Amino acid sequence: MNKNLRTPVIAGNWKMNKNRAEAKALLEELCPLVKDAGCGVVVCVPFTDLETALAATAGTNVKVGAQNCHFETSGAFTGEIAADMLAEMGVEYVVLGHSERRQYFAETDETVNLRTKAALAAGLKPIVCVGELLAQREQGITAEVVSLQTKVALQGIDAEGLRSIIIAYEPVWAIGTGKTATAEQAGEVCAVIRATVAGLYGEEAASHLVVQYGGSMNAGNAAELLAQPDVDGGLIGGASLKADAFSQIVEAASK
Ligand SMILES: O=C[C@H](O)COP(=O)(O)O
Repeated sequence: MNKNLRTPVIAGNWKMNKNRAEAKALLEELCPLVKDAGCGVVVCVPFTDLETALAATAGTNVKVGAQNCHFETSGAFTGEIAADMLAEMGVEYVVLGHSERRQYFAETDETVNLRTKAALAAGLKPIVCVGELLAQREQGITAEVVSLQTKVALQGIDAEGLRSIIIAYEPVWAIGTGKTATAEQAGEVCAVIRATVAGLYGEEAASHLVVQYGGSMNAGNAAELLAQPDVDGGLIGGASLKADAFSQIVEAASK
């Protein structure tokens, strides 16, 4: 499918890093470096940094995202944040279903689906993460796992909702390990995701879907990964914590 139909998006996932002063300093260094980016640029920061990030990126092309939201709009859910609360602040994106949330906080395909629907209802743009475990890759069931995660995440979401969604393919074995999927492996699974979405919504809708790769993407390997026909950007962990490394990935996606 024609890659030119899609504008790549490079999103940094800071995970549980950076206090407010550090966030401000990083964004003040980053924003000028990426001001002419030919791709979308997003930083997904800890909840406590959202206000700082919104202020530091105001008037720039850098968009702000959160790293999760709850699926209810309010109520007795101690420690949780509702999608509306994020939207009301001016947050635009939200990472959902990250493998660290699935692994350490018992999130499931079903709750990822609920969170995705809640995010859309609040007007947020979800970055929905899918990806196989190492054991699943070794068993040869990567395509089935990723396709199932994608289908469940999108259940009950119409074509209009899909237009606001990014799907990030993150092989769990490549996250924070320094082990990157080869460009071919990344391209192959991103193509599976697009084919799954085409099966649900049709080829036209799938041809506009942004599918990111995430997992040890860095300034050195970004260009090769992003050259794959079905890889439309990246969800960057470690390399998003340094302005120069992150801006080099943005530059690779802008070509
Ligand atoms: O959300 C980002 C991914 O988990 C990738 O993290 P990483 O770039 O540190 O491997």
